[in-house]
Amino acid sequence: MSLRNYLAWVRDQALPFWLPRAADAEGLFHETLAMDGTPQPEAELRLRTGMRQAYVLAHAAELGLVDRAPALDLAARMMERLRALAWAPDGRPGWAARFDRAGGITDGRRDLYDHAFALLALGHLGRATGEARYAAWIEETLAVVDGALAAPHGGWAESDRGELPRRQNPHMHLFEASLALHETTGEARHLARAGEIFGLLRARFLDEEAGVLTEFFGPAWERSPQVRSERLDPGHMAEWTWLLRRYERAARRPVDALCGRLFDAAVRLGLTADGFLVDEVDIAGRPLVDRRRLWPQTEYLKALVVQGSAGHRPELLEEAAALAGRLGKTYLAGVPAGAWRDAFTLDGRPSASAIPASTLYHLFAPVPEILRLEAS
Ligand SMILES: O=P(O)(O)OC[C@H]1O[C@@H](O)[C@@H](O)[C@@H](O)[C@@H]1O
Repeated sequence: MSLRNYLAWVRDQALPFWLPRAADAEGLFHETLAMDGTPQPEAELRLRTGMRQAYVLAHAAELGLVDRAPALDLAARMMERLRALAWAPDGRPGWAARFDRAGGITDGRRDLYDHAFALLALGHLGRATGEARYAAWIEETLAVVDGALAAPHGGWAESDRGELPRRQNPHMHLFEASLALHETTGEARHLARAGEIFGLLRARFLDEEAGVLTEFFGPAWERSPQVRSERLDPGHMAEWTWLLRRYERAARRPVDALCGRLFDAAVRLGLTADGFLVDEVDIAGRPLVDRRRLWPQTEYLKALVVQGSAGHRPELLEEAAALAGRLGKTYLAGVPAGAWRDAFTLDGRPSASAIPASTLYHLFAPVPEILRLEAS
């Protein structure tokens, strides 16, 4: 599958498959579909999934990949429902993390990762619709991040309960959201926040000696066996590579060396013989789980595209097309057109029993990069 065909798959199959299945009649999103594509009854809904769905619809509408009016209408209804259900359900500002379909809050934590995805969705909805209320909701969300989630030693807390370990992952998504807010509003303060997180990446998240990205830390960002800092995610190293290239465009900061190291580490530690990234490995590249989900593969795809185009390395763009081909034959095969298998074991057996909605965001994310490559 060429990159153009991957883009066509997202536009002509995945988005049309998902649009009628994204939400119920009230605009409340579905968390998972059965393998035949019918929405499954779920015990809990995660705020992050609803926010990811609203983001994809808004951004796809902006890019002209879906019919603009119905997609934006659906995204706005989904956001409206999320706001009614999950914003300050207990009177305190902030988005609740999990709830059930009847509107009961099952997890009232204000979670950093979730707030990052709220910002991503609100930024794109605000730009796509031009409606001022989204700007107000962004301010309220940022106030929670900087208030209830403030933390010592740099960065933010995992949630308003301050759990351990502290993780780089929600900071990576706050970096993504900050870049999106800068792109959608043009305001310098969002780029400044991204700059702060860039500083954390270099000072805390990167293990300079081992040349890898650490995931789990103690309260003052120390690495330790207690929080199992040895667990590494190659998919996140690829994800940072993509994000750093976006930061480079916005901030005009040099990122070549950093991207090279992160990308090489992802491939060195995580790539299997059949050309996919393992979910979790140790420092020697030994798999810690018998699983490779779909999302690390789409992170790898984006990293190949941005590294191939930034470094003028056609072999990486060829590998990106080859990876898209492998995805087409495995993760995207044997399911209704536009759907996906979310996980495989390391010996290549499909292991997902349902289709998680949360992965649409990952499948969509390479598209803006492919469009940029085509336009260059
Ligand atoms: O498990 P879901 O919600 O589909 O998320 C899938 C993955 O998304 C990535 O961007 C990372 O943040 C991972 O840590 C996360 O596991």
